[in-house]
This record gives sequence, C-alpha cells and structure tokens, in this order.
Amino acid sequence: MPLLDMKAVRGGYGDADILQGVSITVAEKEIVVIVGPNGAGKSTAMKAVFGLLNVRGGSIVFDGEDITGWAPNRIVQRGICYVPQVDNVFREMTVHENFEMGGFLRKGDLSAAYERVYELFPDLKAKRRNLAGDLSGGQRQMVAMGRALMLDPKLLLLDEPTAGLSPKYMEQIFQITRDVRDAGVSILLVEQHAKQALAFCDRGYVLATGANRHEGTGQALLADREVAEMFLGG
Ligand SMILES: Nc1ncnc2c1ncn2[C@@H]1O[C@H](COP(=O)(O)OP(=O)(O)OP(=O)(O)O)[C@@H](O)[C@H]1O
Repeated sequence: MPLLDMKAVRGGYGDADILQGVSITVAEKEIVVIVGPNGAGKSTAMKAVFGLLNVRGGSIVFDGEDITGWAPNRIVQRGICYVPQVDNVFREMTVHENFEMGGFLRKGDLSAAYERVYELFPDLKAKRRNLAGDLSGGQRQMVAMGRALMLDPKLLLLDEPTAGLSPKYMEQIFQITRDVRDAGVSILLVEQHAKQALAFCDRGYVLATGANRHEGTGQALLADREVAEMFLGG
C-alpha cells in the first residue's frame, strides 16, 4: 500500500473544479514530482493533500487512514508537512527561531531534531543567529524545509522549492531533498524545472488542465516522445 494514495480527486477553491479527477501515489521513501504547464493544477493538487481545498470527489488516504476533508492542523499532526512556494519563513526571526517555530507542536526534548536539521543544512548552522530575511533565496528555502522537518513528518510536500534559484542552488536543493528522503521521509514536490526534476526524482506525474496526462519513472517520462514534445519543449 502506498504511503499516500490520492484517487480521482475533484475540487477547487470556489465552486469550479480545478482538479478534474487527479490520482497520485507516493510510496515510502519515494521522491515523486508533479510537472506540467502553468495553471495545470499542480500546486492545487498538492494543496488538496494538505486540506487547503474543497475536495468534492475522490479520496485521499495517508498511511492507511482516509484524510479526505481533514483540516491542515490535523493533517500536520498525522505526519504531513507542507512548504508553500512563497512566504514560507518568518523573515524577522533568526534561522534557529524558525526551527523553534517548526518544533512548536512537538513535546519533549527537541535536541535530536535540531541536530538532524543542522546536519542536513550545515550552511545554516553557521547562520543560526542570522535573520531568515537576510539570507539568500536558496538558504531561505532550506530554512523552510528545515522548519517543516522539525515536525518529523513522514511525508513532505514542497511547492516549487527551486523557484527563482540559480542552477547551483537548484542542484543543492535537489541533493538535500535526496538526503531528506534517505533519512526516511517521502517527498512530493511540484516543479517548474521539469527536465531537471524528472532527472532527479524516482517517479513523476504530468498534469494538464487539472487531470493526469502521463506518469512513470522520471527516466521513462524523459524518454517519452509525447511528453518531450508537449511538455518539455521538444
Ligand atoms: N487561491 C486560489 N483561488 C482561486 N483560484 C486559484 C487559486 N490558486 C490557483 N487558482 C487557479 O487554479 C488553477 C490552477 O492553479 P495552480 O496554481 O494549481 O497551477 P499550477 O499547475 O501549479 O501552475 P503554476 O505553475 O502556474 O503555479 C489556475 O487557473 C489558477 O488561476
């Protein structure tokens, strides 16, 4: 059974259905990417998993439990964390304070959790007293990921983590994403950099106009002529 099993989900923000029956699965310790043209519903599909959408059809099962219609705070407690594309750090707080905010919902000694995030993001250890707002875009993205990881999720949702980053930082974020997966966390991410993301993920989905178009391993999607012509710029 996959860790996340989203089946034929329909829904939107208001009355109109943006998602027209989207199905996505994520297995334990798998990196799954959603790609597709602008407005395809990629971010919306991710928001559906996190309880930010009016889901009017289909189901979302996580770790054996039907979480369809649950509120985000309950979903977080169940083991899913979501890193939105923008406004994902507290800019007026230090790196460490951001991590403290991340751990806010957890009880007990968090020293192991801090150790784990600083191990994953060694660059941030030296900048732990710096304001998050003073960091580069790539480092802010790391703060956002680290903050989410403080909650020790089973599944991490990342909405365009490499948006606006240089190729160097994009590679670094991908590498860190692999490290996070190797530490036992499953990852679902939305990416604009489709070719690079498909090359790095385990499996991918191509969405268009709110529906599934293609799915397969990253390598299979990259090798698919129709995917290349229609969605990857030839
Ligand atoms: N908060 C919102 N309220 C109403 N409509 C929205 C909202 N967010 C997105 N939409 C609409 O939902 C559709 C899908 O948007 P979504 O952001 O999921 O696309 P996307 O595939 O992630 O594309 P992009 O790469 O441009 O972010 C678009 O038509 C968009 O205008």
